[in-house]
Amino acid sequence: MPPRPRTMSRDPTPAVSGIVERFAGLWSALAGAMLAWSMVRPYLPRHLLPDRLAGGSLLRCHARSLLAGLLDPYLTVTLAEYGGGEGMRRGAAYERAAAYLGARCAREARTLRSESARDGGGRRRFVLRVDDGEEVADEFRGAMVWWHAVPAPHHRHGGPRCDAPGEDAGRTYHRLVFHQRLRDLVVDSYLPHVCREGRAIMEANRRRKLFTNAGERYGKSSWKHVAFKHPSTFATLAMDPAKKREIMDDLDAGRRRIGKAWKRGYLLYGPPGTGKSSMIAAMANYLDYDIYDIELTSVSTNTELRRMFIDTKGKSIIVIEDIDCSLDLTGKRRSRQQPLPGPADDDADAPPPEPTSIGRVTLSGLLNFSDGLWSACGGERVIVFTTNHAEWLDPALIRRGRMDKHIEMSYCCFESFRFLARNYLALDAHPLFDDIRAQLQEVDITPANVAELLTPKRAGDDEGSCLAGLVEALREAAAAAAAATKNATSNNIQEDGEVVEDE
Ligand SMILES: Nc1ncnc2c1ncn2[C@@H]1O[C@H](COP(=O)(O)OP(=O)(O)OP(=O)(O)O)[C@@H](O)[C@H]1O
Repeated sequence: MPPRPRTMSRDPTPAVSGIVERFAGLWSALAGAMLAWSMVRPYLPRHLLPDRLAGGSLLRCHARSLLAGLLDPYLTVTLAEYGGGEGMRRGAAYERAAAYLGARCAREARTLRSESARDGGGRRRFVLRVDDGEEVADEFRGAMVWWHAVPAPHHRHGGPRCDAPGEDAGRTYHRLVFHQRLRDLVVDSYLPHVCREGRAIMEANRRRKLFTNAGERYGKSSWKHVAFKHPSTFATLAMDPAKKREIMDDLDAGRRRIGKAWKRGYLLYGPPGTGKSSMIAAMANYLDYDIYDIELTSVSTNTELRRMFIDTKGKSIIVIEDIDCSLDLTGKRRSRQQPLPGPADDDADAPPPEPTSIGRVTLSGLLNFSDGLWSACGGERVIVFTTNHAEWLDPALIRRGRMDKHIEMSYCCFESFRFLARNYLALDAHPLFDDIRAQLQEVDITPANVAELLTPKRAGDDEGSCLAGLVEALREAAAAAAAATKNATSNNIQEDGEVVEDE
């Protein structure tokens, strides 16, 4: 009978006790070293010790991280909502992580928050966000990580600790937890991946906004926003097609500079109702940018103007409308409530009226705003000034380089009328067109007026009646202009019949 094979099973007790003994030895050596160090350190001259060693922190640090690594091998990265070196702005990394988590990990979370957004086609849909206190897991290249949405600790007075602008003042940070062996993967690949994906998701969910500085916070002007919805596009704007193409090409040239800061300045000038605001909306729709509409008369100092500018985000159009009403050439502001002379203003050559209220935003402050700060802020921005009186503006404000393009928005010509007739009445030709062409050569009428007249108002209004209404309005305008000329001439004839020359 073959000898019985020696059994493979061994008594585990000696192996376990060996490990325990080795650990006990390690601990006692460590404790001994720490004790010896604490006894010796006070007698060592401090200047002979490196700074960190002098404070005893190096040893403590090593001991602590060794212990921590043994007891808890997980590392934590936090992405703060505010205060990540971006002042009062929401941290970009936080926002992107929130968007990423909402899109990728929301399925796992037990409590979610919904936010409404519009997709590229303008359709409303709901975007889910991981709610405060929730923990979700994510897998990246086979490795697991965990995210925790940590709510803001509340302030003593009951409100959220941070009163920074934004709808989400309650949220403070996202905590990312992962095993220490994944450190390189997380830092070099996972976090950049989260930021990239989050940014793309934010772009797709973005609702464009119209910001205004009408409101005040703590006595300072601050941005408030509403959803930006304006139907105007380059396809609906009546103006010289070549000019339109030139503007679109100019915007495209800037937009192609992906990843680089760029800015363009546009001065839009022309009488009221010629489409300056419509042009700004068309630009915003074309570029898919937000609009910041600055009311200069609500800004009290240059410093405040600078702060407000820094608070704007990239991919935005910054607009100062009726700049001649907001800033005097000497740098003194004029109240917007103080009316300027009316359209084409009876006397277009008259000097601008005297300012009635003097503020502290100066021309030089505005010049700094319009060129000095771009490079510091980065991002893509278009700045637009509008005015009814380009001739009243300080040349320094609108010189090329500052305002790269000067665009005149003018009265309606026959081409513009045809464009509007096509858009409003779906008409390319009509027997009244010849009459209208002749009248438009004699009379100034704004595209806003023409658009209004071409809009059917009553049941039964058709193309013919709208065009007849326009012809009638043009006739009346021609008669009014003739009467005004006659009046002006007769005013210049003195009682003795002498004609007085205009100076
Ligand atoms: N060039 C245009 N093409 C198409 N529609 C126009 C044009 N100009 C004006 N309109 C129509 O007239 C309305 C008023 O025009 P808009 O507010 O753009 O003029 P504006 O020059 O900005 O006037 P203001 O100087 O008073 O602000 C627009 O909503 C639009 O419907």
